[in-house]
Order: sequence, then structure tokens, then C-alpha cells
Amino acid sequence: MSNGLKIGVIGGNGWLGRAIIQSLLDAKLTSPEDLTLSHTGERPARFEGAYWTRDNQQLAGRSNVIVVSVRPADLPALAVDAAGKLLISVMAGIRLDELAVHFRSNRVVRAMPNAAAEVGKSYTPWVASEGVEDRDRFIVRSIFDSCGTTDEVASEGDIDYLTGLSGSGPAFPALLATAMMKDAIAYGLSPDIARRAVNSVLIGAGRLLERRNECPADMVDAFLGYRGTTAAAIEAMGAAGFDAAIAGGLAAALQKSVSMGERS
Ligand SMILES: NC(=O)c1ccc[n+]([C@@H]2O[C@H](COP(=O)([O-])OP(=O)(O)OC[C@H]3O[C@@H](n4cnc5c(N)ncnc54)[C@H](O)[C@@H]3O)[C@@H](O)[C@H]2O)c1
Ligand code: PRO
Repeated sequence: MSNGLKIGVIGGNGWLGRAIIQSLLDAKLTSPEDLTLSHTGERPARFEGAYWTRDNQQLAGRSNVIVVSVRPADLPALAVDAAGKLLISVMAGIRLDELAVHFRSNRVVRAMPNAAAEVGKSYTPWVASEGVEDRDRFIVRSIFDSCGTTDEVASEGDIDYLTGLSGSGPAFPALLATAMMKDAIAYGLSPDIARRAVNSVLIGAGRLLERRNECPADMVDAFLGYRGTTAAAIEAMGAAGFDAAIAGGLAAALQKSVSMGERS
């Protein structure tokens, strides 16, 4: 990335904003001096050297790329003229055409990172408006590569679907782990042992998938083929409606993403 890229993050003290900023700094994509970050309330004591402001128009004036990381419900109160700037929104549900009108920019990108940006492991799909140029695409890819892996996708419909699948995704293994913890404690294991066992399973399974880089179904098939305790568990979970529960959850997230865009 060339020097001189000035990035502004609106909502820079939020959960996702902080994770993106830390990833940018860790990847040395930008220096703190080239960052302008906005906040509400007291000035945050983090990202030393970055310029913090409560004035989002000032942030726009100091930046050539603006990342909007406020809650969708806070968008109506956020008045910023970003004409001539590349504007990247990570807000769930908010459409490209609304972003273009609201921020007065024809170079807008709608992206959907996830909470694993905090550890540089987000999957971030994005879609761009017609005005987005090749250099803008390079910048968007560089920003989200620094947070993990990224793909430009074909349509906003894909982003709505992926908002549930990968945007919300880190919550789902945590949900599975919580169910496993409850069962272990009901069986009589101590909470400490149960937590260590369950967390190790999640971390180990993630590493296995990462190293083998195979389709998860291949891993499931390998366990089914073994015809032991794991196969017994997989078959019982399937019979109890495991796949249907996942499909229902993803459908609910998709519906919510679409409705958030319609309401705003
Ligand atoms: N957290 C996630 O895992 C995740 C994943 C994907 C997408 N998103 C999207 O990212 C956006 C931010 O989510 P979050 O989880 O970081 O929320 P958050 O509530 O933690 O952070 C939002 C921040 O924006 C600040 N803010 C609100 N209005 C502001 C304004 N006018 N100027 C400056 N700052 C302002 C708030 O004070 C807060 O610090 C949301 O739109 C959400 O849909 C979040
Ligand atoms: N986290 C935000 C939400 O739950 C947006 C996608 C994931 O709404």
C-alpha cells in the first residue's frame, strides 16, 4: 500500500471498529498518524498517535477512505458529506444505494466482516457500487486482507445471506460449545474441566480445518466411516434435527438483514 492513505473510522471505539483498526496497524497498512477515528462520549485512551474526534465531517475532511462502523440504528443521526471519498460500510443490512445517497459518494462498498477480525481471522465478503474504481478495489482488498481473508461477491443478496453465515458465524460454534458445556455439567463434570475440554475441542477443530483446508463434510465423513462413538453422536444429532436448526437460524439472520435494509 502506498504511503499517504488516510483512513477514517467512524465508530472507531466500537467492537468491530477497534478490531479493524488494530488489524490495519498490525499489518502496517497505515500508521497511527494517518488514522482519524471518531467516537461518542469521552476521548478513548487507545491507538496512541491517531487523531480522535467527535466531528465526523472533520474526519471526512482528513481522510480519503472512510469506514463506517456504527450500528445501523445510528445511521439516520450521522450526517457526513463524503463526496469524492471511498466509503466502506460494515453496517448490517444497509444497501449500497442508501449509502450513496446518505453519504453523497458514488464510490461506496458494503462489506461484512465478523468478530474474528479481533484476531486477524475475519472472513469479509464485500460488494461495490458502479463508481468504485480498480484502485479502490485494491484498497478494500488490502484493508480486509489485514483482518483475515476476503472476497468480492456478485450481489447485495449474497451479502445479506453472508451476514448470517459468516458475519454472525463466530457466534455459532460458541452456541454449540455452550450446549456441550451444559451437557457436561449436567453429567457431573466440574465447570473448569468442562470449559477446558470444550474450548480445546473448538480450537483444535478450527486448526484441523485450517491445516487440512478440506471441505468440512470430508471430516464428518471420515468420522462416520470410523463407525465408533463419533459416528453414533453425529447420527443422533442429525436425527434430532441438527441441519434443520442451522438452516432455520441462517434463514432468520437473512430475513433480519433484509428487513434492516428496508426499514432504514
Ligand atoms: N460486532 C460484530 O461482530 C459485527 C460483525 C459484522 C458487522 N458488524 C456491524 O458493524 C457495525 C458496528 O458494530 P459493533 O459491534 O462494533 O457496534 P458497537 O456498538 O460496539 O460500536 C459502534 C460504535 O459507534 C459509536 N457511534 C455511534 N454513533 C456514532 C457517531 N455519530 N460518531 C462516532 N461514533 C459513533 C458508538 O459509540 C460505538 O462505540 C454495526 O453496524 C454492525 O452491524 C458488526
Ligand atoms: N453482528 C451484527 C449483528 O448481529 C452484524 C453481523 C454480525 O447484527
